[in-house]
Amino acid sequence: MFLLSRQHLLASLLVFAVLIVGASFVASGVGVAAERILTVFFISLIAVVGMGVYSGNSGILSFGHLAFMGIGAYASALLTLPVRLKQATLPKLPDWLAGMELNLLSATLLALVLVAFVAVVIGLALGRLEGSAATISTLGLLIIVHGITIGWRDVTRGAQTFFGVPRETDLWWAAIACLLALIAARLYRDSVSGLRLRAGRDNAIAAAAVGVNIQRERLFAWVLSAVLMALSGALLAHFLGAFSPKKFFFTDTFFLLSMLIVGGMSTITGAISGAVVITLMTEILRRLESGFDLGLIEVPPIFGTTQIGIGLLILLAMFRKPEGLAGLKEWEERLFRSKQAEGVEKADLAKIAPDTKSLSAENLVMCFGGLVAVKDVSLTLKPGEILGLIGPNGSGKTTVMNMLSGVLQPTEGKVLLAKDQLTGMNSRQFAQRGIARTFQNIRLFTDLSVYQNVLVAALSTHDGEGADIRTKAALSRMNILHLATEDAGNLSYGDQRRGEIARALACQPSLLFLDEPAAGMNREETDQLMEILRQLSTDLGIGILMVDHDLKLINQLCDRVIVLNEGRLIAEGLPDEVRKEPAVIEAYLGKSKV
Ligand SMILES: Nc1ncnc2c1ncn2[C@@H]1O[C@H](COP(=O)(O)OP(=O)(O)OP(=O)(O)O)[C@@H](O)[C@H]1O
Repeated sequence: MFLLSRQHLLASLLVFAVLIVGASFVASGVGVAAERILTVFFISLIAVVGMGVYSGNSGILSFGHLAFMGIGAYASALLTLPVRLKQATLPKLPDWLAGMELNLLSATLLALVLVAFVAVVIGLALGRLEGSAATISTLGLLIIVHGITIGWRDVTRGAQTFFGVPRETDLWWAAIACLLALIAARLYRDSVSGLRLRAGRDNAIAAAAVGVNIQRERLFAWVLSAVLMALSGALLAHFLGAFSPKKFFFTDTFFLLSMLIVGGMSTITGAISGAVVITLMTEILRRLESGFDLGLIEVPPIFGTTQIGIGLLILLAMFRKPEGLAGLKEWEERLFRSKQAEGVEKADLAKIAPDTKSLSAENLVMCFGGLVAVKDVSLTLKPGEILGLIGPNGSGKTTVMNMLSGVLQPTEGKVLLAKDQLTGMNSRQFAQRGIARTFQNIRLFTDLSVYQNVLVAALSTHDGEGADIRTKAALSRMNILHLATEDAGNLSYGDQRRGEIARALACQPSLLFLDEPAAGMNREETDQLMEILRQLSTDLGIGILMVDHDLKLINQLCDRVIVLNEGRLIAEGLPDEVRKEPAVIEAYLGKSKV
């Protein structure tokens, strides 16, 4: 499912087509050299866009994508190489491969299928890793595939040049493939999967807590990006006619990554800008590399001028524009405001069914190394009830909430929804079962709009049914529908807190956990929030568990309160009763009165 508005889609497709077709006509009019440069540019752009599909959307930089390009090149070349040449140069090829001689299109398609398969296998393992561990693993992939290519001499000719590949890639083949790659990458970026992955890039914990399966989305992007790399590799092999394993190793990884970094990883606009800048710079520096005459001074040849120049450009980009030339938005997103958030439906979130189950926790214990942060805490929360969880700083409130929402696995004890065991499940599974939450340290997806923040949650729960309506209803409930098109990272503190609650509400939860929802709000904002929360409970029947230090809020809003001190539950009951308990006065406020 694609979330791109028709206006954005048409604008981007039109510009891709005009740029590619226009440049191809100009280059073919200028001469063979220009045609060659543009063909290589298109092939490189497919690879840059391919890398961007994974790295840009997931936030995990990959050094290994050239491996897929290499596999695509060798696989397609082996399928198109003339049979007689295979017999002469690769006599030990298996019979079925030795006798096969396909055209470029069929060979490329088969190479893409092979690479997709390899990418699934590798991606399943890689998906378990986060951040720099994942990045380093992709480097391992590059080195392993390079090693196999060199070692598998009977098939690849080892470190020697693999030659005789029919030179069938011309400017127009490259142009068509590039156009398809750009369209695929643009559609992916604003697909349901792309949006979920970008949410996970901004904040993986929050994405999981609204039902996003980040590993699955990463795998999908990984495979799509590998297929685009293979397409680039197949075209390159049939453009060059001869190549060796080093074509798919560090040097080209550096060039392609520099395009992505300089242009900006997150957008197709960035991939195109980076590819244009680095290609132009390479062409200029290559001419200067062999030395030049400045009239009075003769500059001698300086080996490595191109790499040094590009390295400097990367440094400059990191200092001046760390998000790349294009930034975080596509050009058409900057130009035309999204209309997705318009057209408010007269709809509200559905009322919780009367037979909705209660959540109970039995004898929860949480140890962090030697520290026992929570000791034997039991509690229940019913739909329609507002339960306050209070206690001094460090008493274990957030830790309890983390265990009740699957963010942390208890060291001991159980979490049950009616009689169903939730212990051992992750936060995504909790969200799927109707338990949504906000965080003490706001965890919005800062690079997405407010609407997209909430939409991700709606799309990832209840099978995405009525996602748009749920999104708008949640935004209306929190009085922030007018901020829908703003970037979430630009909101005021209070609006960010409301945005987080709206995102949790879009999951259509039966139970809602709020960790210090009024922190940073002034009195008036806190009172408004109190009114909204009361209505959520009475109108919709949502059960609310709330941690807060604002005792006025807790006393006025909560039906019941439980108090923790040093990880232990020390009191439980009606707010008026609890505040009079000596243990609470002693532990929570010293000797003064609550
Ligand atoms: N991931 C962690 N690793 C180690 N210790 C932790 C971790 N999370 C919490 N703790 C410790 O557990 C104890 C309880 O922390 P927790 O954040 O649950 O308290 P809290 O009542 O929510 O505090 P506050 O009101 O300040 O938010 C504290 O001593 C804290 O330092």
